[in-house]
Amino acid sequence: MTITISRTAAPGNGVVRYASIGSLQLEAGGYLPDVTLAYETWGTLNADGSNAVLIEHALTGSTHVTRGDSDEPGWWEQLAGPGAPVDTDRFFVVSINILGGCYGSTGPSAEAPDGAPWGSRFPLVTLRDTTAAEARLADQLGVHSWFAVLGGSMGGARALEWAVSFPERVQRCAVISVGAASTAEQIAFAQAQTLAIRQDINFNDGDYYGGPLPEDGLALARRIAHITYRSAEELDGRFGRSAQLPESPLRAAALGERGRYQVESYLDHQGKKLVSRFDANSYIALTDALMSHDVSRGRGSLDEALSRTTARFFVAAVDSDRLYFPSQSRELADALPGEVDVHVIEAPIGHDGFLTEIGQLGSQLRSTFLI
Ligand SMILES: CC(=O)SCCNC(=O)CCNC(=O)[C@H](O)C(C)(C)COP(=O)(O)OP(=O)(O)OC[C@H]1O[C@@H](n2cnc3c(N)ncnc32)[C@H](O)[C@@H]1OP(=O)(O)O
Ligand SMILES: N[C@@H](CCO)C(=O)O
Repeated sequence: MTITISRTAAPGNGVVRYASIGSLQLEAGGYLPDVTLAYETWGTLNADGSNAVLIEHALTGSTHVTRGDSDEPGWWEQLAGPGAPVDTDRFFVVSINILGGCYGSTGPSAEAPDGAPWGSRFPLVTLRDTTAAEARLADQLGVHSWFAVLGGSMGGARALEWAVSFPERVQRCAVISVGAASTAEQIAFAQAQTLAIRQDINFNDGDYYGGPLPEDGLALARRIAHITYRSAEELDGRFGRSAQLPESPLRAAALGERGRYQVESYLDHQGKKLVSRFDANSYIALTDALMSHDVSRGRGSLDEALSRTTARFFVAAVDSDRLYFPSQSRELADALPGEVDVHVIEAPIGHDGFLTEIGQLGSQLRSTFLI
């Protein structure tokens, strides 16, 4: 698929478009012969190309950051839009579905050259590969240097990789709710999730397209992940030991049936919701990509790796995050060149605070970063 993109016009704010970016030789040795990236834009690129902002989505996110001309709300609706901190009246905002994803970019569910889905044949993609692919799309869009690249969680890891891989192309970089590398604990949580999918009876080594889908495995993966996205205090305050009405776990147990606690019902719901919108192989591919996150791999020490960047950094963490600890954001900030503060998002919710606490995050970004 080839598309022609006008240098300055932004047809269809918030509408998905597709770009063919050619073949990719991947860091881990794999090869993708014909890569498509799905993306959305909002606003208009200046004649001198100086107002481009890239927003990188997290693990299961899509290109749809904010609604624009479409009716569908975006996942960072209050953060980006006309008059918002990432002001689409001022900036040309771009969001790209990550390579390996299932929102339009080449991924395991896409057609391989033989016309069948890639499935088990989809190669290992690292976050560095995804950044290299996005740089090709930036070229096509006429963006030679981003005014800012920002993202939370895996989106923050993608932003950081951009700033280090292409220092001359990133003027500002916001790394929210993620550290410089995936830690052993983060890899451990991730492995439990991918194994849940791989052990689904329908997984068939990843070649399940056209047959029953590994939905139970994907839903279990999401449950495991979602627990890490929320703090113990939030889950306890919200659900406690309450039973999901009309069942009572104790009464049901007395009857020889097992009812559900509210928190179980909640996690069941989160699992079902993800299954309705996400491909299991993409979940594995992107989780593997996130496991690969290590901005200093092959670049010496962390300080040496980060010394390549010339961007101005914004680092933020949610104080109750138990997946990406604020101390990991502190370590990143300390290793970055110059004095970099860690902006603390105060919220009891945990990791997902980067998605829910837009008021705090937006005002911090507006006053210290997007200026
Ligand atoms: C940035 C990115 O790229 S990721 C893309 C955006 N992220 C996602 O979509 C991830 C999935 N969503 C989420 O993680 C969250 O919904 C957030 C972070 C966006 C918002 O969090 P919150 O506002 O706290 O919503 P929460 O996670 O509690 O979910 C509420 C849902 O749980 C349901 N729920 C609440 N209690 C229960 C219960 N006892 N039993 C069953 N369901 C329940 C609600 O009905 C609601 O359902 P709905 O989403 O279908 O309307
Ligand atoms: N809820 C987010 C959190 C991951 O950081 C997602 O699903 O992508």
